[in-house]
Amino acid sequence: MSQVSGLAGATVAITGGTGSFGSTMVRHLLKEDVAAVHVVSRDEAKQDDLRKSVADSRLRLFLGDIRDYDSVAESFLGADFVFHAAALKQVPSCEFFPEQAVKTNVEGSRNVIRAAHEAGVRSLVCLSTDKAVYPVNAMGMTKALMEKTAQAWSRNHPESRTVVSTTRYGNVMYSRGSVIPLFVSQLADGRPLTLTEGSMTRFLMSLDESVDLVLHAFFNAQPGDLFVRKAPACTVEVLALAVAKVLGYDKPDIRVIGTRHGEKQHETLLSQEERAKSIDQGDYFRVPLDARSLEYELYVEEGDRDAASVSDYTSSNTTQLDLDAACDLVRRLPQVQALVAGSV
Ligand SMILES: O=c1ccn([C@@H]2O[C@H](COP(=O)(O)OP(=O)(O)O[C@H]3O[C@H](CO)[C@@H](O)[C@H](O)[C@H]3O)[C@@H](O)[C@H]2O)c(=O)[nH]1
Repeated sequence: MSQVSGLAGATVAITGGTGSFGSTMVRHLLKEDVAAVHVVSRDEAKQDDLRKSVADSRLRLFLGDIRDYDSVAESFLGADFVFHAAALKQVPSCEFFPEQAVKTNVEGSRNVIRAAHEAGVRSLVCLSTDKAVYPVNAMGMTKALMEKTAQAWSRNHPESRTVVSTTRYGNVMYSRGSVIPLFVSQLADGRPLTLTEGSMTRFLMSLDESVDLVLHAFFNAQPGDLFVRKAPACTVEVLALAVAKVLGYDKPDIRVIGTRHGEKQHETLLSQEERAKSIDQGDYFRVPLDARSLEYELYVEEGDRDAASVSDYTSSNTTQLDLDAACDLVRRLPQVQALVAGSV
């Protein structure tokens, strides 16, 4: 994590800093020589938990909501970098309350961008998801609109000193409410593993890898860039068997429950069009901003000759993990290591 040295002495603000992703970022930053980490989030109990578990005077907690511009603006005062992780991210809740997803994921993100600009922040990274590509559910649709908002803002404000970029992720292993902790608790309770559809695939990445991508974006982004981290994938059946095997269950009971409402069989990290214009940066793809202005003929009369020769970057055409490779990934998760060691 060499890039963090560039954050020495800096103040970093994190929206949604008590979530799985945000709090991992908080811990990484505090291990380095940052001057302060500002967390803005809604839940005072989670803030208190974070305060106690981190116990570091450089952590400053701001109670607020990204829907409320003033609360965001206050927490960004003095910040050099902002990581925007606050979101409504559960697929089912966004399906039932799509207007709430619009308020947080779209309008709230717009507040974050404006407040970062007003505070003179150097770099703002907005967290997005593969579900924003060809979205089929309200969570993905509103995240897609967040991306468009970030890009349009960059296009329309070349004078701003704030570089706004977006990072798009696949599934982060062991994040709160996700399938791996669910499988772990099902095994512990002696219940069958509930599989939606065994052949469904998902990109997999660890929280540490996701932090790397944010740091990469902080220091390498041009205004309006989108970054994607290359990631392997596996079927949910392989994932379930891997979790069971690593925890010592060779033949787990499995119950197939079927695809859930709003779910895709495979996820896409880059559309064909994005992939055609992406720049390969080793572990990452960088998709530069389409900086064309409102000249419609450039959109509708000039095509991209390369676009048809590449395909989407999906969880079914990336590197596929077999059971052994999936076990290796699962074994590396700190929460799984703690379980195996019997310390939880
Ligand atoms: O009982 C279950 C629950 C889930 N799954 C499957 O496991 C995979 C992962 O599911 P889950 O961990 O719930 O994640 P997703 O629904 O894919 O969504 C997560 O991953 C996204 C990135 O794709 C993030 O944006 C979301 O916030 C996050 O909830 C999916 O194929 C599910 O169908 C099962 O097989 N059995």
